[in-house]
Amino acid sequence: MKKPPTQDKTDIMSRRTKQTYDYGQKNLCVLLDLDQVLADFEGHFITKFREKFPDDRFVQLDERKGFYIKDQYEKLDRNLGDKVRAVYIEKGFFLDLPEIKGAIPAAREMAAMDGVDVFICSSPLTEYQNCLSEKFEWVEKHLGPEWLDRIIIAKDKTVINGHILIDDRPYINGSCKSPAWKHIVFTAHHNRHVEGRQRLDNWTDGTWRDIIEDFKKRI
Ligand SMILES: Nc1ccn([C@H]2C[C@H](O)[C@@H](COP(=O)(O)O)O2)c(=O)n1
Ligand SMILES: [Mg+2]
Repeated sequence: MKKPPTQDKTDIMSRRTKQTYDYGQKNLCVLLDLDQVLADFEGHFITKFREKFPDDRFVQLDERKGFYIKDQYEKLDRNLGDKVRAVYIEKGFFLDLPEIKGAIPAAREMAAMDGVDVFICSSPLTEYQNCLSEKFEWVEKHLGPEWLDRIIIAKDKTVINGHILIDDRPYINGSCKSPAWKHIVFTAHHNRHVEGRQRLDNWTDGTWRDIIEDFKKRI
């Protein structure tokens, strides 16, 4: 009789082998940020902020400037900072983030490309209590359990190894002054004023494939 498939140690090992962590083989290692690259942090924030504080002023997406939403709201009204924080530390906020259009099929296709390894590289809030577990749940829900092995949580992304980091945060600083990766800025309202950077504007027009193919030739 045929044995039913099992999720034993052998399965996990073969999955790992397929991912080829041996960079001697020169696989391109792509780090994908989560918030505002795969998951719509900014759009969901406005929805939730307006639900929770309908009488307060808010910043329209096309008026967003600067990475931290909190900083911009505090400039509008110094009492808004705590309200901003209250929105994204609430249970369920990170789990309910909608997908950025086209991100999930693109991530899957990228991970299936020959000679490409894809990891998700995300910074947690210091108030990690909901955020941290919900990032894992989000990845499992949208990409599947096999992607849980590909999550890298790092407050300091400069110490992470990889060839490309696709990230909406325009300036990524940390203890390593020359990170291994080349930063591709994923376009978001808050970073569109930043000039002179290699960008990926969306996941839908197929340009991500050109970037990946180009980097594959360079490594
Ligand atoms: N406008 C923003 C964007 C992000 N954050 C926080 C919330 C996230 O957990 C973290 C994500 O950073 P990433 O890995 O996407 O660079 O940063 C925020 O507070 N305000
Ligand atoms: Mg981000």
